[in-house]
Amino acid sequence: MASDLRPPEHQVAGHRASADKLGPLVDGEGLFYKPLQAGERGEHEAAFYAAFTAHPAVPPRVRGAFFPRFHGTRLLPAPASPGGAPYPHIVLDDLLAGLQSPCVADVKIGACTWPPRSPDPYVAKCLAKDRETTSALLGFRVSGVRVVDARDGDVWRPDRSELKGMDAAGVHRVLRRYVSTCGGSGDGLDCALAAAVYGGEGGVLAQLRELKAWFEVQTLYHFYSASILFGYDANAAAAAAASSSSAPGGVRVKLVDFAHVDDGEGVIDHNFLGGLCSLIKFIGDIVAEVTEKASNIVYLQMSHIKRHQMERKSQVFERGNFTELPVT
Ligand SMILES: O=P(O)(O)O[C@@H]1[C@@H](OP(=O)(O)O)[C@H](OP(=O)(O)O)[C@H](O)[C@H](OP(=O)(O)O)[C@H]1OP(=O)(O)O
Ligand SMILES: Nc1ncnc2c1ncn2[C@@H]1O[C@H](COP(=O)(O)OP(=O)(O)O)[C@@H](O)[C@H]1O
Repeated sequence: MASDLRPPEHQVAGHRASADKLGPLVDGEGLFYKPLQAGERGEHEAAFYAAFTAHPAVPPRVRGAFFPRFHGTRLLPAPASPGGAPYPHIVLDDLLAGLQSPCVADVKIGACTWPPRSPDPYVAKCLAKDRETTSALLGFRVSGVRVVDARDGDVWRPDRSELKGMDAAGVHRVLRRYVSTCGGSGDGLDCALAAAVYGGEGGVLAQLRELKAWFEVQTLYHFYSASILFGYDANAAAAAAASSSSAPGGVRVKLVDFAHVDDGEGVIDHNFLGGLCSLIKFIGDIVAEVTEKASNIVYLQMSHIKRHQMERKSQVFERGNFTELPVT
C-alpha cells in the first residue's frame, strides 16, 4: 500500500476529509479508501460490497462495468478518528484513476432517498431534501459536478447550495455544461463534447441504457440514495470531438454510495429505475439536440453546394453553352 494517502482532489459530493473529519482518501495508485460511516451504516455498506461481489445472480458484466471493484476493508491511520485510533476503510477502485483532467458528476438517483423502515426523523430530513431539490420531481438530483475546460484548464465547480437550489431547467443546463468547452450564460454552452461523451457506442447514454436493462429485471437490491458517478477526461474528449470521433474511450458510468441499499425482496427497484429513465431522457434529449444541429449544418452545406451548381448551370444555359458541367 502506498503511504501517500490524501483526500481525492476530484471528489464532488459526500463527506470530505479535513483535519478533524474523516473522509475518503486515495493512494494515487488506483485505490480509493472510504471510511466506514458512523453507526451501522458503514458496516451495512461494507457488508453490501462483500455480498454483491460474491453474489452468483449478479451478471459479471454488470458488476465489472458499473461498480467499483471491492478490495475488502482496511484499518488506516486516522488522526481525525475518535481518539486518533486507526480506522476501518472500505477499499475500492479509484474510479477516476488514469484521467488526466477528470470531469466528474455525481447524480443521486431516485425520487425517494430513504429506505423503508427508516426512523421518522430521518425520513422527514430526506423527504425535505427530496422535495427541495429535483429528486421528487425528476427522480434524480445533481449532487456534485466538476468540469475542466480543456482549452485553458479552467475548472467549474458549483457549490452545494447552488446545486441544491436548481430546478429542472437548471439540471438540463448543468448536464449541457458538463459536455461544453465554454462557460458563460445563455447560449454560451456549446455542448461541443456531447457527441463524444454522451453519444456513441461507449458513451454515457449507451452505458446508461445497458445499466437500465439490468434494472428492468434485477430484484436483488433496492439502491436508495445511491449515485451514478460520471467521469471523462477533458483532454481526451476534446481530442475526440476535434477529430469527430465518438466516445474517446474511458467514459465512466459507475454506481457509488451503498450505505442505504435495501434487500430487493423479489421486487424491481422502481425508485431507482424511474430516476434512471428520467436521467436517460435528459441526456438523450441533449444528444438528439446536437445530432439535429449537426445534420442541419450538413444539410445547409449540401444545399449551398447544390445552389452553387444550379446557378452555374443556369449561367451556362443563358450563354447557350450546353456542354456538361464539371462537378464543383
Ligand atoms: O448529512 P447531510 O444532511 O449533509 O446529508 C448527506 C447528503 O448530503 P446532502 O445534504 O444531500 O448534500 C449526502 O449526499 P451526497 O452524497 O453529498 O450527494 C449523502 O446522502 C449522505 O448520506 P449517506 O452518506 O448516503 O449516508 C447524507 O447524510 P445523511 O443525511 O444520510 O446523514
Ligand atoms: N470509488 C470511487 N472512486 C473515485 N471517487 C469516488 C469513489 N466513490 C466515491 N467517490 C467520490 O466521493 C464522493 C462521495 O462518495 P459517496 O460514496 O457518495 O460518499 P458519502 O457516503 O459520503 O456520500 C462521490 O461524489 C465521488 O466524487
